[in-house]
Amino acid sequence: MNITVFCSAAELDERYTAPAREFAALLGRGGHTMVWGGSDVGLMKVMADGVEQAGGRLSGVSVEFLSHAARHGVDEMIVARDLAERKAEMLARGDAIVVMVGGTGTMDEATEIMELKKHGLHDKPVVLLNADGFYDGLKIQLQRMDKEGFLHRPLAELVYFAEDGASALAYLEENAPGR
Ligand SMILES: CC(C)=CCNc1ncnc2c1ncn2[C@@H]1O[C@H](COP(=O)(O)O)[C@@H](O)[C@H]1O
Repeated sequence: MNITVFCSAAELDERYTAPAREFAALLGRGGHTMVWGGSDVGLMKVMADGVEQAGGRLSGVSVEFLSHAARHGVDEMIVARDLAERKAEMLARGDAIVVMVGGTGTMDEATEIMELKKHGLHDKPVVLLNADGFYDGLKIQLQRMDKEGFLHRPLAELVYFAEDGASALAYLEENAPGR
């Protein structure tokens, strides 16, 4: 399966790198391809190292203004013109989407993926991998949107909150179409 992963470009501590290494190993051992932002920094690098070491494939989607930081020696690397084109490419190339811990870049990607799903413009499974409870606050906010009628589709159809990599992958394997 091609699994698109959005995650932080920052250098993070063990609370976040350990779950990332665990998830990356599961992806690699499962023979999956990780589609990711292509940079060799921060959690993106932790994920790429882990997937590669465990025998998975890497498909990067970099962007012109960050292409100097792109990882070398991967199975595939394309360079999008801008962030909008890159998000569209990353969505198109994945059978399923995983959002890991991240900052504003990851938040931008996560909300666009959910918004497109809300409008029926894709129907790929989306998982928020809630390492160390990082997304507990977002979950509360989204549950309020759901309960008060803001979402137009049940929250459970838009995103699945996984507490660890194993349950994230199990959900994707059950729900990704046409693998
Ligand atoms: C040192 C250097 C030039 C780093 C390169 N930095 C980046 N490289 C690739 N994608 C990025 C970078 N910064 C943000 N992004 C995009 O935004 C997300 C991460 O942003 P953030 O760290 O969560 O807010 C990633 O999923 C990625 O798609």
